[in-house]
Amino acid sequence: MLSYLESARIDANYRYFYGDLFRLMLNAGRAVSEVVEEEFGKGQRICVVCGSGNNGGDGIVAASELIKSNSVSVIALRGRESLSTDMLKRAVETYNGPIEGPEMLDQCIANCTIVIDAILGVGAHGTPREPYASAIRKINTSGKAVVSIDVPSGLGSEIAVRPHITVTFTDVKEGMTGENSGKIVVRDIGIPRDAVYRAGPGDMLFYPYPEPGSHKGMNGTLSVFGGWSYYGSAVIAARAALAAGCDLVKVYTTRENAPLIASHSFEYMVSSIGDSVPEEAFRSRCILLGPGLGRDFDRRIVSQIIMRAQRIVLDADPLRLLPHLGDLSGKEVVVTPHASEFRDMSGMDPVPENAMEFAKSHGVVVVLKGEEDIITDGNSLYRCTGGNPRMTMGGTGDMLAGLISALMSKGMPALRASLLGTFINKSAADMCMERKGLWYSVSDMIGAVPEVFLRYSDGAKINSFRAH
Ligand SMILES: NC(=O)C1=CN([C@@H]2O[C@H](COP(=O)(O)OP(=O)(O)OC[C@H]3O[C@@H](n4cnc5c(N)ncnc54)[C@H](OP(=O)(O)O)[C@@H]3O)[C@@H](O)[C@H]2O)[C@H](O)CC1
Ligand SMILES: [K+]
Repeated sequence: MLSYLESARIDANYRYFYGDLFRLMLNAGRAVSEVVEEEFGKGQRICVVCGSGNNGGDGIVAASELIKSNSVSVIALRGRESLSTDMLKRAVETYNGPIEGPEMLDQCIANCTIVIDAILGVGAHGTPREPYASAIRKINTSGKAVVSIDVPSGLGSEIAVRPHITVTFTDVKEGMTGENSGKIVVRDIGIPRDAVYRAGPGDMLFYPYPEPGSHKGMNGTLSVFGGWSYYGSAVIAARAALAAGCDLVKVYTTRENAPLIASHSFEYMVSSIGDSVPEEAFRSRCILLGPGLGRDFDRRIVSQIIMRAQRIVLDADPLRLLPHLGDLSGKEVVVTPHASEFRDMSGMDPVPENAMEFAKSHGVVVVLKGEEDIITDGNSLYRCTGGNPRMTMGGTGDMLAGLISALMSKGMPALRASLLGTFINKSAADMCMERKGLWYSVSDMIGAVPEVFLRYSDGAKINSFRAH
């Protein structure tokens, strides 16, 4: 079962890794025409009702196949000129019949035996607006056989097509049932596994944008326990967390290192801890434990932090404690070992299958860092490619831990935060490499984080936020 957002994630990743989606649109349109002919036979009169997104494009491609053995009319509900994206223009080129405007809708529906609903797919938000709403009502009262493409248009809102058949792609979409979608036919349209199981720009879709009107602390609170031995690691993690959009970051460190860490930025807060952990630290939405802690940490305090935290990222030295802490499921835990840390904490070779086994048996998300990061929650195995050899410098792991914990502090679930965090980390490194070759620093990488967001996030979302 795919959510609309997961489906959009796969599309975005496909575009990024494999180029344009048009091949998929061709496959989607062909799949629809095959199902229509399998179900109803040839020689039908078919009315294809199209919106101006890619769902409409699938409809036009289906029309270009169906017209070979049926009588076909195509309606563009917002007029032919609305089919203006490159993908839609290419879809229109496949079809050599006329494309009518909305004024022909009534006649087209009246004359047909089958209506194909290509109005809205997984790119829809909320209740369909006009002219789609009226078209949906007309389709539903037409008495004709109705086939929806991918999802019934308007699914989940009060104005939705009620089809006899839905031809859906890759997997059933969230919310679809036999009652609201009719007979559900799932067709593979050739999406490679990698578009699903590789971190990419599609993971940006899950970034929680600040709600207009939200106030301080609603968009991330993070407690960083670190810098007890190596103060710079805590500075890097805290700065990376701020760059990823966390509202409030507080570093808990030793009395000696607190002033040093504070002197590096006025944007995070610093507190020194003694024999016990201040209660307020657990009020943060997420805890990051580990960067720069060193090997000689107080096991009692560190175990206490892990046991008390609900959402926690564990990095570096405290990872050694993990085998002694039992099952952590029930909490949201991410562990971020590199190869030798993984060996130490698990006693297993640092390979994807073992990362998966460890994640499953401990109820955690494992981010096994390397030339290719492995990300697993014990059920699914993802990888994050990209990055470059300069990432072997000290501090890139601290930065990754800061990014993942910041995303969790903003409410992202552990696995989603890990996918997006690894993608941002490697993309920041690659962006720095474009500019400075191998001679960039971790500070440069942190500086590149906002640009990574801007380059890869869904422009529409950013714009709609700006519009408020
Ligand atoms: N990988 C795949 O499975 C492929 C799927 N394909 C098909 O593409 C659609 C998704 O296409 P997309 O372009 O993202 O979105 P839609 O076609 O669903 O619609 C987007 C347009 O609709 C407008 N919109 C959104 N909500 C509403 C509403 N409530 N009322 C009216 N209009 C609405 C939206 O405009 P906005 O300005 O509001 O953003 C868009 O213009 C998928 O379902 C498949 O059918 C591809 O073929 C590729 C492979
Ligand atoms: K549809």
